[in-house]
Amino acid sequence: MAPSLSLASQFVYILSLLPLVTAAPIEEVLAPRNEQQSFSVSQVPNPRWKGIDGAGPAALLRTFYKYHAQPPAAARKAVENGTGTVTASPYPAEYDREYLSPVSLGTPAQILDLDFDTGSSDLWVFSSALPKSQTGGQTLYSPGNSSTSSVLENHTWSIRYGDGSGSSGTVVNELVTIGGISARRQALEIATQVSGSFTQDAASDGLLGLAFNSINTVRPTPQKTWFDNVQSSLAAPLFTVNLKKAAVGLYTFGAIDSKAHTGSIAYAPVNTKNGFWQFPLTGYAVGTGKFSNSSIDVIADTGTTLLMLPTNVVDAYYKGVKGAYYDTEYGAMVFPCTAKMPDFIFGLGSYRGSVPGSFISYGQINTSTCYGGLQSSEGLPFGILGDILLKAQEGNDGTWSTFEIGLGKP
Ligand SMILES: C[C@@H](SC(=N)N)c1ccc(Cl)cc1
Repeated sequence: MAPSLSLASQFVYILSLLPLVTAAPIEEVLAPRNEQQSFSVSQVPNPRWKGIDGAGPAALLRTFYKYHAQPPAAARKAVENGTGTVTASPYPAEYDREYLSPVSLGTPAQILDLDFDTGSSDLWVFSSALPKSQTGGQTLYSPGNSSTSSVLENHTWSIRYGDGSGSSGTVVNELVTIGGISARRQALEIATQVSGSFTQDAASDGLLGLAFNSINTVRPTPQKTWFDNVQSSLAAPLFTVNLKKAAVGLYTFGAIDSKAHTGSIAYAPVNTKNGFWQFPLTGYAVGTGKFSNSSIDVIADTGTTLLMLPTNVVDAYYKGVKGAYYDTEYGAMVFPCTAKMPDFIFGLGSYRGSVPGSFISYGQINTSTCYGGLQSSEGLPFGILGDILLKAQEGNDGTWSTFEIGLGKP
């Protein structure tokens, strides 16, 4: 969405995805849209819901993308309607550290698996221009093998991410297609240097930024994101993100699938001043504790694994975790892996979402100690709603519904 639009035109919204057929009663609390209120919905997991992982649109698309085959006509038909869908596969499966999606580059198509990142705005790929010592099994994009690639002369880029990783290089204009939706002259940033953590991550062939153009690092002229370039070809200037724990999720561009969710949608106005999908949470609760009303500025960030919130919120959460402490060696909250983890409840307008406590036990640092999926955002101008929250599911007893976050102008 072009950042020049007024703040009021950008929204983040949470769609509560319930099964296509649900016996769950939906109680809606609606507020007049024009007051930019959030619509809220309370939902009850449907006892008959068995989930679609392994089947449904994600698996269908994944199969076709896996063999670089054309999805069936019905999936292609969506494209004619200005919508496109692509899978989001977690890696490594047991940690959901990142989610990778197939992207078609150039002519003939070179398919790379990219980490879609709503927390940055550069589209960069591993390339044949990298020193071999900086590659580690990734698929390399080769501009010389594409008839639609043209050098963007005298332009370079260089990016540093929050975890200290980074990359840099040169730029071409190229045909970039996601879920059948194409940007014909997309600025594609060719890596000629990457940091060690990218070299060691064989699964990711690069990143695709979905934040706002204002933080693109190409110089002397910053370039537009793929989403900004394709917007005029979309049925609606938005995309939705449905990440899942240890299962294949979806990015959908151009539409909110009304068949895939029931109940109303919660909205929040986006502040684009920092170039991110930034908006206020309206409070939080720990487990079954009292909801604390407080405005907490956050960004929706698919490119960050964890959930990062102000220290007072993090302290309130871990106060409920027996044996939790701040480990100075890791610079993070840790706790006994046997601890009972309370759910984390967040407010978006009057909507209340929950992150299962089990999601906040992120991984073991030794045989008995686990690392927190919720950490402090101390020093940042905002909290970060990373994958731990975005993949949240409710009713983890085999029946569940998921959150889908929408970004753009509904
Ligand atoms: C905005 C993200 S980085 C990204 N998603 N590309 C971020 C910034 C700073 C810290 Cl400390 C951690 C994460």
